[in-house]
Amino acid sequence: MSTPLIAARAVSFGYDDRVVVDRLDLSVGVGEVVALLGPNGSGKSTLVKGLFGLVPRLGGTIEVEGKVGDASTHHARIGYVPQRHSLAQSVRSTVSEVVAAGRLPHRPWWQPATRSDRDLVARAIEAVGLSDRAHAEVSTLSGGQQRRVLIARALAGQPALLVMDEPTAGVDHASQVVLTEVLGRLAASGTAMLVVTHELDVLADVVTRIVCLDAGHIDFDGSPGAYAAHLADADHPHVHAGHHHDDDSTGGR
Ligand SMILES: Nc1ncnc2c1ncn2[C@@H]1O[C@H](COP(=O)(O)OP(=O)(O)OP(=O)(O)O)[C@@H](O)[C@H]1O
Repeated sequence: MSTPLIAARAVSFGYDDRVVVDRLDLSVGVGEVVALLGPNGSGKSTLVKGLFGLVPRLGGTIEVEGKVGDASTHHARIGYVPQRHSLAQSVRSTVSEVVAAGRLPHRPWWQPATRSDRDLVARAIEAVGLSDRAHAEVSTLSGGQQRRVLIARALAGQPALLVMDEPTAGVDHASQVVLTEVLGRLAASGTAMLVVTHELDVLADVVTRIVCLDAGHIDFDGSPGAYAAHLADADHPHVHAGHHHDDDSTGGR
Protein backbone atom coordinates (compact mmCIF):
# COMPACT_ATOMS: atom_id res chain seq x y z
CA MET A 1 0.00 0.00 0.00
CA SER A 2 1.27 3.47 -0.83
CA THR A 3 2.13 5.99 1.86
CA PRO A 4 -1.03 7.79 3.03
CA LEU A 5 -1.38 11.43 2.01
CA ILE A 6 -2.16 12.17 5.63
CA ALA A 7 -1.99 9.87 8.63
CA ALA A 8 -3.12 10.92 12.09
CA ARG A 9 -2.27 8.47 14.84
CA ALA A 10 -3.83 8.61 18.29
CA VAL A 11 -4.43 12.32 17.84
CA SER A 12 -6.30 14.33 20.44
CA PHE A 13 -7.47 17.89 19.85
CA GLY A 14 -9.31 20.23 22.16
CA TYR A 15 -9.73 23.64 23.66
CA ASP A 16 -8.23 24.74 26.95
CA ASP A 17 -8.43 21.61 29.07
CA ARG A 18 -11.28 20.06 27.14
CA VAL A 19 -10.56 17.09 24.88
CA VAL A 20 -12.92 17.08 21.88
CA VAL A 21 -11.20 14.56 19.60
CA ASP A 22 -9.82 11.71 21.63
CA ARG A 23 -6.91 9.50 20.51
CA LEU A 24 -8.25 9.06 17.03
CA ASP A 25 -6.60 7.29 14.07
CA LEU A 26 -7.41 8.48 10.58
CA SER A 27 -5.53 8.30 7.34
CA VAL A 28 -6.48 9.22 3.81
CA GLY A 29 -4.74 7.56 0.89
CA VAL A 30 -4.21 8.35 -2.76
CA GLY A 31 -7.47 8.27 -4.72
CA GLU A 32 -9.74 8.18 -1.70
CA VAL A 33 -12.76 10.44 -1.36
CA VAL A 34 -13.73 10.30 2.29
CA ALA A 35 -16.94 11.78 3.67
CA LEU A 36 -16.62 12.70 7.35
CA LEU A 37 -20.05 12.54 8.95
CA GLY A 38 -21.32 12.89 12.48
CA PRO A 39 -23.86 14.68 14.64
CA ASN A 40 -23.49 18.36 15.45
CA GLY A 41 -20.76 18.85 17.99
CA SER A 42 -19.16 15.44 17.44
CA GLY A 43 -15.83 17.09 16.62
CA LYS A 44 -15.64 17.04 12.81
CA SER A 45 -14.49 20.65 12.44
CA THR A 46 -12.17 20.31 15.40
CA LEU A 47 -10.58 17.27 13.75
CA VAL A 48 -9.97 18.91 10.36
CA LYS A 49 -8.80 22.16 11.95
CA GLY A 50 -6.52 20.10 14.14
CA LEU A 51 -5.01 18.42 11.09
CA PHE A 52 -4.03 21.93 9.96
CA GLY A 53 -2.69 23.01 13.33
CA LEU A 54 -5.60 25.40 13.88
CA VAL A 55 -6.69 23.72 17.12
CA PRO A 56 -4.21 22.70 19.82
CA ARG A 57 -3.00 19.11 19.48
CA LEU A 58 -3.09 17.47 22.90
CA GLY A 59 -1.47 14.23 21.82
CA GLY A 60 -0.65 11.89 18.97
CA THR A 61 1.22 12.37 15.70
CA ILE A 62 0.42 13.60 12.21
CA GLU A 63 2.35 12.68 9.09
CA VAL A 64 1.90 14.06 5.60
CA GLU A 65 3.16 11.68 2.92
CA GLY A 66 5.26 9.98 5.55
CA LYS A 67 6.81 13.20 6.89
CA VAL A 68 6.08 14.30 10.43
CA GLY A 69 4.21 17.60 10.64
CA ASP A 70 0.65 18.80 10.36
CA ALA A 71 -0.98 19.81 7.11
CA SER A 72 -0.13 23.48 7.58
CA THR A 73 3.52 22.66 7.06
CA HIS A 74 2.66 20.93 3.77
CA HIS A 75 0.42 23.56 2.18
CA ALA A 76 1.64 22.76 -1.27
CA ARG A 77 0.24 19.22 -1.02
CA ILE A 78 -2.88 19.66 1.07
CA GLY A 79 -5.54 22.27 0.41
CA TYR A 80 -8.07 23.44 2.97
CA VAL A 81 -11.49 24.94 2.44
CA PRO A 82 -12.66 26.24 5.81
CA GLN A 83 -16.24 26.10 6.97
CA ARG A 84 -17.75 29.54 6.71
CA HIS A 85 -17.49 33.25 7.41
CA SER A 86 -13.91 33.09 6.28
CA LEU A 87 -14.14 35.96 3.84
CA ALA A 88 -15.36 38.75 6.07
CA GLN A 89 -17.25 41.67 4.60
CA SER A 90 -14.25 43.81 5.37
CA VAL A 91 -12.02 41.91 2.95
CA ARG A 92 -11.29 44.26 0.08
CA SER A 93 -9.66 41.76 -2.24
CA THR A 94 -10.83 40.67 -5.64
CA VAL A 95 -11.68 37.08 -6.50
CA SER A 96 -8.43 36.79 -8.49
CA GLU A 97 -6.36 38.10 -5.59
CA VAL A 98 -7.85 35.64 -3.11
CA VAL A 99 -7.46 32.70 -5.50
CA ALA A 100 -3.88 33.75 -6.35
CA ALA A 101 -3.00 33.23 -2.68
CA GLY A 102 -3.47 29.52 -3.38
CA ARG A 103 -0.26 29.60 -5.44
CA LEU A 104 1.89 31.10 -2.68
CA PRO A 105 3.06 27.80 -1.17
CA HIS A 106 4.54 26.86 -4.55
CA ARG A 107 7.16 29.57 -4.95
CA PRO A 108 9.58 31.54 -2.79
CA TRP A 109 7.83 34.51 -1.17
CA TRP A 110 9.97 37.01 -3.07
CA GLN A 111 9.26 35.59 -6.51
CA PRO A 112 6.45 37.20 -8.53
CA ALA A 113 3.67 35.08 -10.02
CA THR A 114 4.64 33.38 -13.26
CA ARG A 115 2.45 32.95 -16.32
CA SER A 116 1.80 29.38 -15.21
CA ASP A 117 0.66 30.65 -11.77
CA ARG A 118 -1.71 33.07 -13.47
CA ASP A 119 -3.05 30.36 -15.79
CA LEU A 120 -3.72 28.04 -12.85
CA VAL A 121 -5.54 30.85 -11.02
CA ALA A 122 -7.70 31.58 -14.08
CA ARG A 123 -8.45 27.87 -14.53
CA ALA A 124 -9.42 27.48 -10.87
CA ILE A 125 -11.79 30.46 -11.12
CA GLU A 126 -13.27 29.00 -14.28
CA ALA A 127 -13.70 25.59 -12.62
CA VAL A 128 -15.99 27.14 -10.00
CA GLY A 129 -17.91 29.13 -12.61
CA LEU A 130 -16.81 32.59 -11.51
CA SER A 131 -14.78 33.81 -14.51
CA ASP A 132 -17.18 36.70 -15.04
CA ARG A 133 -16.59 37.83 -11.43
CA ALA A 134 -12.80 37.44 -11.39
CA HIS A 135 -12.23 41.14 -10.79
CA ALA A 136 -15.13 41.67 -8.41
CA GLU A 137 -14.47 42.29 -4.73
CA VAL A 138 -15.26 39.12 -2.80
CA SER A 139 -17.37 41.08 -0.32
CA THR A 140 -19.86 41.79 -3.14
CA LEU A 141 -20.44 38.07 -3.79
CA SER A 142 -23.11 35.85 -2.26
CA GLY A 143 -22.19 33.43 0.50
CA GLY A 144 -22.30 30.52 -1.93
CA GLN A 145 -20.07 32.34 -4.40
CA GLN A 146 -17.62 33.19 -1.63
CA ARG A 147 -17.44 29.50 -0.76
CA ARG A 148 -16.64 28.82 -4.43
CA VAL A 149 -13.83 31.40 -4.21
CA LEU A 150 -12.32 29.50 -1.28
CA ILE A 151 -12.57 26.26 -3.21
CA ALA A 152 -10.89 27.90 -6.21
CA ARG A 153 -8.10 29.14 -3.93
CA ALA A 154 -7.50 25.56 -2.80
CA LEU A 155 -7.72 24.23 -6.38
CA ALA A 156 -5.16 26.76 -7.59
CA GLY A 157 -2.64 25.07 -5.32
CA GLN A 158 -3.21 21.75 -7.14
CA PRO A 159 -3.32 19.80 -3.89
CA ALA A 160 -2.92 16.05 -3.74
CA LEU A 161 -5.51 16.09 -0.95
CA LEU A 162 -8.29 18.61 -0.57
CA VAL A 163 -9.86 18.94 2.87
CA MET A 164 -13.22 20.69 2.89
CA ASP A 165 -15.35 21.58 5.89
CA GLU A 166 -19.04 21.54 4.93
CA PRO A 167 -18.57 23.02 1.48
CA THR A 168 -22.28 22.94 0.68
CA ALA A 169 -23.85 23.97 3.99
CA GLY A 170 -26.01 27.03 3.54
CA VAL A 171 -25.02 27.73 -0.06
CA ASP A 172 -27.44 28.64 -2.83
CA HIS A 173 -28.61 26.04 -5.32
CA ALA A 174 -26.41 27.29 -8.17
CA SER A 175 -23.33 26.96 -5.98
CA GLN A 176 -24.37 23.45 -4.93
CA VAL A 177 -24.66 22.40 -8.56
CA VAL A 178 -21.25 23.87 -9.41
CA LEU A 179 -19.73 22.24 -6.37
CA THR A 180 -21.08 18.80 -7.24
CA GLU A 181 -19.53 19.17 -10.71
CA VAL A 182 -16.21 20.36 -9.30
CA LEU A 183 -16.03 17.45 -6.85
CA GLY A 184 -16.80 15.01 -9.66
CA ARG A 185 -14.05 16.42 -11.88
CA LEU A 186 -11.54 16.48 -9.04
CA ALA A 187 -12.27 12.88 -8.12
CA ALA A 188 -11.94 11.86 -11.77
CA SER A 189 -8.55 13.58 -11.96
CA GLY A 190 -7.33 11.63 -8.93
CA THR A 191 -7.45 14.33 -6.25
CA ALA A 192 -8.07 12.75 -2.88
CA MET A 193 -10.62 14.46 -0.66
CA LEU A 194 -11.69 14.55 2.95
CA VAL A 195 -15.03 16.30 3.14
CA VAL A 196 -16.96 17.14 6.28
CA THR A 197 -20.58 17.10 5.26
CA HIS A 198 -24.16 16.72 6.33
CA GLU A 199 -25.19 16.45 2.69
CA LEU A 200 -23.93 13.12 1.49
CA ASP A 201 -25.97 13.51 -1.72
CA VAL A 202 -23.46 15.98 -3.09
CA LEU A 203 -20.72 13.37 -2.78
CA ALA A 204 -22.83 10.35 -3.67
CA ASP A 205 -21.20 9.74 -7.06
CA VAL A 206 -17.60 10.08 -5.89
CA VAL A 207 -17.33 8.99 -2.27
CA THR A 208 -15.21 5.87 -1.72
CA ARG A 209 -15.29 5.76 2.07
CA ILE A 210 -17.39 7.06 4.92
CA VAL A 211 -16.08 7.87 8.38
CA CYS A 212 -18.51 8.75 11.17
CA LEU A 213 -17.51 10.61 14.27
CA ASP A 214 -19.45 10.41 17.47
CA ALA A 215 -18.36 12.35 20.56
CA GLY A 216 -14.79 12.61 19.30
CA HIS A 217 -14.44 8.93 18.39
CA ILE A 218 -14.79 7.11 15.10
CA ASP A 219 -17.82 4.86 15.28
CA PHE A 220 -17.89 3.81 11.65
CA ASP A 221 -15.23 3.63 8.93
CA GLY A 222 -16.03 1.77 5.74
CA SER A 223 -17.39 1.71 2.23
CA PRO A 224 -20.64 3.45 1.24
CA GLY A 225 -22.24 0.00 0.90
CA ALA A 226 -21.19 -0.99 4.41
CA TYR A 227 -22.46 2.37 5.66
CA ALA A 228 -25.91 1.67 4.22
CA ALA A 229 -25.93 -1.63 6.10
CA HIS A 230 -24.72 0.16 9.24
CA LEU A 231 -27.64 2.58 9.03
CA ALA A 232 -30.07 -0.25 8.48
CA ASP A 233 -28.77 -1.96 11.60
CA ALA A 234 -31.27 -1.40 14.38
CA ASP A 235 -28.41 -1.18 16.87
CA HIS A 236 -27.25 2.03 15.21
CA PRO A 237 -30.40 4.07 14.84
CA HIS A 238 -28.90 7.52 14.54
CA VAL A 239 -28.66 8.94 11.06
CA HIS A 240 -25.35 10.70 10.66
CA ALA A 241 -26.20 12.68 7.59
CA GLY A 242 -28.88 14.70 9.31
CA HIS A 243 -29.32 18.37 8.71
CA HIS A 244 -26.99 20.94 10.09
CA HIS A 245 -28.47 22.86 12.99
CA ASP A 246 -27.83 26.23 11.43
CA ASP A 247 -28.18 25.43 7.77
CA ASP A 248 -29.53 28.47 6.08
CA SER A 249 -30.64 27.86 2.56
CA THR A 250 -31.03 31.59 2.03
CA GLY A 251 -27.58 32.33 3.39
CA GLY A 252 -25.86 31.90 0.06
CA ARG A 253 -28.01 34.29 -1.91
N1 LIG B 1 -13.19 27.54 19.59
C1 LIG B 1 -13.76 26.68 20.45
N2 LIG B 1 -13.56 26.79 21.76
C2 LIG B 1 -14.11 25.93 22.65
N3 LIG B 1 -14.89 24.87 22.29
C3 LIG B 1 -15.13 24.72 20.98
C4 LIG B 1 -14.58 25.59 19.98
N4 LIG B 1 -14.99 25.17 18.76
C5 LIG B 1 -15.76 24.07 18.99
N5 LIG B 1 -15.84 23.81 20.31
C6 LIG B 1 -16.58 22.69 20.92
O1 LIG B 1 -16.05 21.46 20.45
C7 LIG B 1 -17.09 20.51 20.24
C8 LIG B 1 -17.00 19.98 18.83
O2 LIG B 1 -17.29 21.05 17.92
P1 LIG B 1 -17.05 20.91 16.36
O3 LIG B 1 -17.37 22.24 15.76
O4 LIG B 1 -15.73 20.32 16.11
O5 LIG B 1 -18.17 19.85 15.97
P2 LIG B 1 -18.76 19.48 14.57
O6 LIG B 1 -18.92 18.01 14.56
O7 LIG B 1 -17.94 20.10 13.48
O8 LIG B 1 -20.19 20.18 14.65
P3 LIG B 1 -21.11 20.82 13.51
O9 LIG B 1 -21.67 19.69 12.72
O10 LIG B 1 -22.16 21.51 14.31
O11 LIG B 1 -20.26 21.77 12.70
C9 LIG B 1 -18.39 21.24 20.53
O12 LIG B 1 -18.82 20.88 21.82
C10 LIG B 1 -18.04 22.68 20.49
O13 LIG B 1 -18.82 23.44 21.37
